Amino acid sequence: MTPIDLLLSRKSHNKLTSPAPDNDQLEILFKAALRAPDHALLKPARYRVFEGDSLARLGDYFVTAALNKEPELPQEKQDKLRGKPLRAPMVIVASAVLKEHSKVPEVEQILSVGAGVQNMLMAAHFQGIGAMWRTGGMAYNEKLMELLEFEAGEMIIGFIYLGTEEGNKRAAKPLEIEEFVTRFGE
Ligand SMILES: Cc1cc2nc3c(=O)[nH]c(=O)nc-3n(C[C@H](O)[C@H](O)[C@H](O)COP(=O)(O)O)c2cc1C
Repeated sequence: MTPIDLLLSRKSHNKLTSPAPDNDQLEILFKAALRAPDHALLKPARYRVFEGDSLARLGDYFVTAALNKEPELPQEKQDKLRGKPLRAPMVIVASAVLKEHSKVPEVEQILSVGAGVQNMLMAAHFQGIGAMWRTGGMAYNEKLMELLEFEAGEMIIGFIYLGTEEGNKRAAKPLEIEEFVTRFGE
């Protein structure tokens, strides 16, 4: 496959199993993420890696964070939430530390980390690693950020689920560009 074929065939994998990316593969994911454009080189990206036993800890954090917001959360919903990080053998919490800067508004810092996450997804795809970018309510829960020991001004950009694709070998959907593109000139 050419690099362009790879680029155009990326897709999300919602069913992921072991093995998780190994250390060499993971290093490539992070190097790719840190290749993202970064106005004024503010280095806003942070990545926290959960695998093995720590996935259950992340699930416990989810429940603690949800209960902090909604103390009467039914047990069934707590159990569902606790199991979410166990949907893959590795979850990376991608976040952005936002700084005040005269030329770089927060949105640009968020976009930079988003571009880094996309680079990470592509680097995963190139290495045959399944991945999915997720958010949901937990991405905006301040108690979770406290449990993850976030710095002031830090926000979650996504939970990146990584592992080995299980089932669902569907191809990426065909792309129609016309309705998204306006060309000026001849
Ligand atoms: C910032 C962001 C957050 C997302 N959060 C979720 C999510 O919580 N749950 C979900 O099913 N898909 C989520 N998605 C969408 C999937 O990652 C995926 O892109 C979508 O299902 C389309 O599939 P594809 O990537 O194979 O085209 C999110 C995407 C982005 C960019």
